[in-house]
Amino acid sequence: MAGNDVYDVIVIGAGPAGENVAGRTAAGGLSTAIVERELVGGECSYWGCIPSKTLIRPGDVIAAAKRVPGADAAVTGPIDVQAALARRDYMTSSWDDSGAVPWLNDSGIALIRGHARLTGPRTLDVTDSEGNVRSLSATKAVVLATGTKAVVPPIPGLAEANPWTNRGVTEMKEIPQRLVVIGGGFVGAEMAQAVRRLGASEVTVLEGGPHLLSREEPFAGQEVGKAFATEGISVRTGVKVTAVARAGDGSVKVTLDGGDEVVADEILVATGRRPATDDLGLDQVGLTPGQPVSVDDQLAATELDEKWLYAVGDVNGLALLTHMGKYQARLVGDILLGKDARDRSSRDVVPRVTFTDPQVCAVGLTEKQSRERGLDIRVVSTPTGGVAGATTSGDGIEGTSQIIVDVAREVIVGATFTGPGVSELLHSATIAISAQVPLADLWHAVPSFPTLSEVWLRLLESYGL
Ligand SMILES: Cc1cc2nc3c(=O)[nH]c(=O)nc-3n(C[C@H](O)[C@H](O)[C@H](O)COP(=O)(O)OP(=O)(O)OC[C@H]3O[C@@H](n4cnc5c(N)ncnc54)[C@H](O)[C@@H]3O)c2cc1C
Ligand SMILES: NC(=O)c1ccc[n+]([C@@H]2O[C@H](COP(=O)([O-])OP(=O)(O)OC[C@H]3O[C@@H](n4cnc5c(N)ncnc54)[C@H](O)[C@@H]3O)[C@@H](O)[C@H]2O)c1
Repeated sequence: MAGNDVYDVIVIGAGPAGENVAGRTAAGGLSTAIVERELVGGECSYWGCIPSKTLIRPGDVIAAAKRVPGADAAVTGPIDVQAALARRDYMTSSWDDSGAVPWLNDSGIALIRGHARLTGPRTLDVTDSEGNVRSLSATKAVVLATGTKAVVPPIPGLAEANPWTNRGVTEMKEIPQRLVVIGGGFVGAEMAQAVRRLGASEVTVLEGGPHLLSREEPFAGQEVGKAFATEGISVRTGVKVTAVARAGDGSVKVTLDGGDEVVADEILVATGRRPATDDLGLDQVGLTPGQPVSVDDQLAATELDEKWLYAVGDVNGLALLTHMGKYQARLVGDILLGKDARDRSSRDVVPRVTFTDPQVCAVGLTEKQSRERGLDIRVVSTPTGGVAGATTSGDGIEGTSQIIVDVAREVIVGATFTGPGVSELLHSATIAISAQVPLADLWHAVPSFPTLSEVWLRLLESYGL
């Protein structure tokens, strides 16, 4: 029987993943506590998805209007930056989580504020901001949902230059005139364009790999790079940053291998994430601190013999996206309520949207990943701008729609759509891949005219249907 400090389920981390586990187990009748050391809502709500998408939106709307003859004439001035930042403040509740707490109370979930560390199987200590320690134990399970932190690579002078990570850029109070971004992945690409469109005069992205968005199809990063060039964002690929220094006047100088220098007012480091497991007591239960917690298809820690420790969301390193963490959370909730649920999507059917303009939306395997698995594939593509739905949306809509077909089974294993406003197309591909819908059946799913979804028709025709 659960007493005050004994619960059926204890969740560590109240980001989107943790909240969803707790919501499901509490709704199913298990006594549930959630431990949070910062803000209920996690990185996504305050320094990730929500503020970044809010900061991207004004520039996106203006760009969309400028593509439409007639509407473009109504765009007569710059973005009201203060209003855009105020909207960001509203969307993050000015980094105050008091609006998020009532839901926990109403759901019967105990919120325990403080930093949690495992002390042994099913037990943990929580240290609050005043140093008080409270010991808790779980009868059924502990679920880790502690997320990730930004990586700051060991480049000489970088840490001392007090760079922005995702936190600094999403919290910015004014737009820097000159921004240099290290890393051209999801965060770097999205925020470089947002800052440029909000009024920065010089934005430079320094990417170590051969193109932007290295996790996606090469054409996607190349198309975003081309669009960036036309709107005055400088992208340098294949570069190595050797030193960073902040001068007395506040400016930052970045030195590249070969001697080139970039000078800016702010520097954003967007070179990936590391799991928040370094100070979580993993060593107390036989796991390695600082590493992602490896999990099986029921999200249970693979290195433990007994199933009592689960890991959902970014912390398990499978798919660093809010919707995937929430999916895993629902599965764990069901498993703890006695159902035989299994994760079918976190490895091979992960939908992802980069909210640049053009957007890059992808699900499943890339061509390279498919070939590495030895699949016999056909890659079929069509211009996103080639359908009537694109033309009626505006002028100059470009991009690529691509599917990867497993020839033996005639099902799709990967899809990528690039172009302005294509994000809502993605779920159709997610359904096709997740449900393994044969192409012959997809042929009978008729896309409406004139919508962008007609790229599906072109793709299937190109395949030979
Ligand atoms: C700039 C940016 C933009 C993004 N945009 C998108 C997007 O558009 N779409 C998308 O799907 N994903 C996006 N992401 C990724 C998304 O933010 C993460 O996938 C998501 O936040 C992961 O959720 P989580 O619950 O696993 O972890 P988090 O959101 O990181 O939450 C973990 C929580 O655990 C708490 N915690 C950690 N350790 C402890 C401890 N020891 N004790 C107590 N509490 C602890 C933390 O304080 C935190 O509140 C973005 C990320 C960034 C950085
Ligand atoms: N729209 C979205 O859904 C969204 C948006 C932002 C972040 N996220 C999530 O957050 C995660 C982290 O994003 P991220 O952009 O930090 O990581 P990322 O892994 O997407 O990109 C990091 C980039 O930095 C480059 N890089 C690494 N070290 C470098 C160095 N020293 N110099 C130059 N380049 C270097 C890498 O080659 C890579 O292209 C993503 O994997 C994604 O899951 C999602």
